[in-house]
Amino acid sequence: MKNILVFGGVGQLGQCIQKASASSEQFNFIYLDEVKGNILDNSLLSDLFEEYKPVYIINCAAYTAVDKAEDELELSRKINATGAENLANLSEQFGSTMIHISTDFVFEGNQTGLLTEEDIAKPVGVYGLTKLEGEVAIQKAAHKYFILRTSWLYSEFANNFVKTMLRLGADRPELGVIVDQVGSPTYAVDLAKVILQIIESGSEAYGLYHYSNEGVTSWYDFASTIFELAGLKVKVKALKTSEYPTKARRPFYSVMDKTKVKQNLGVEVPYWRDSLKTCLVELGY
Ligand SMILES: NC(=O)C1=CN([C@@H]2O[C@H](COP(=O)(O)OP(=O)(O)OC[C@H]3O[C@@H](n4cnc5c(N)ncnc54)[C@H](OP(=O)(O)O)[C@@H]3O)[C@@H](O)[C@H]2O)C=CC1
Ligand SMILES: Cc1cn([C@H]2C[C@H](O)[C@@H](COP(=O)(O)OP(=O)(O)O[C@H]3O[C@@H](C)C(=O)[C@@H](O)[C@H]3O)O2)c(=O)[nH]c1=O
Repeated sequence: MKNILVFGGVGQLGQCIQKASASSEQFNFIYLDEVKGNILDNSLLSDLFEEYKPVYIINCAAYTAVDKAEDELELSRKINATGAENLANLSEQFGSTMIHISTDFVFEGNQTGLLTEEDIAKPVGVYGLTKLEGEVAIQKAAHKYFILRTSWLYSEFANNFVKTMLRLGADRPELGVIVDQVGSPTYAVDLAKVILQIIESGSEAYGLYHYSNEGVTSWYDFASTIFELAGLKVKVKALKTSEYPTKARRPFYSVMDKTKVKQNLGVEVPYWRDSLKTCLVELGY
């Protein structure tokens, strides 16, 4: 069987890929945690590539703590940029195709209109900056890569906004949530299916792609919809960004155009509310 190495294999997206690939008979997925697949350890990585000769590698490993990153530029850069570069170098050397995940937070977020892959990225925080550096490093080092920019990932696994809202909502009758940051939520299981589709199709349409769920919302509307669909009576108060101070700045607007992924890779994109319903069922609501 052909081998696929999944770095960050026990994080949120890694677990979603485990779920989506459970019935795959064509490929042998090897899910690596931070120790067995430390993307900063080049000698360990070389041994893994040597042993498994992977046809694909999927990089879900990342530094994703957006606020904390503001105080940890170096570590964030190491994981999001140098780690990605290490994997790209080895992929090029071993002829593997690299699938890498990036973020809507590479955008400044001051324009409206759908953001395409050609639009200039200009991050407003350390997390977005180091993720962009990772993209650039991959594009320089490798030929066979798919970089999928996605946004507002959530699922039944690990930590994410949906689970945070359900946890906070269980204890509090009212929550304040930002209304002037607009984007598209993405069910990470949907993204995992897209990754599998790319692999199973054997597509060679390498490059940078945008993928999120369909539709547009604010964090406030997202939170309100989570409570509505979960059948929970929690009052959500709309806050301006200035009323909910955070260490990191976040883009005000980061809705991405998905035309390229639909046209080149034949991907179908579920509406965010439908996918949210699916996730809530998985969570027992
Ligand atoms: N979550 C989101 O809302 C979004 C995420 N993305 C991107 O999607 C990808 C997947 O995100 P998600 O699954 O949610 O993130 P998680 O934080 O859940 O998973 C990231 C994983 O990477 C691991 N990791 C950290 N450092 C290393 C290292 N040096 N070597 C190997 N593994 C390491 C983490 O381990 P540990 O937890 O032990 O540190 C964690 O298990 C990331 O690239 C992220 O930037 C894009 C848009 C939105
Ligand atoms: C918990 C909470 C958050 N917020 C706001 C803060 C922030 O602007 C927004 C989302 O907060 P979170 O900290 O949960 O999400 P955050 O970590 O900012 O989410 C981002 O993560 C990275 C990894 C990405 O790549 C992005 O696409 C995006 O998903 O909601 C509230 O207004 N009220 C609340 O009670």
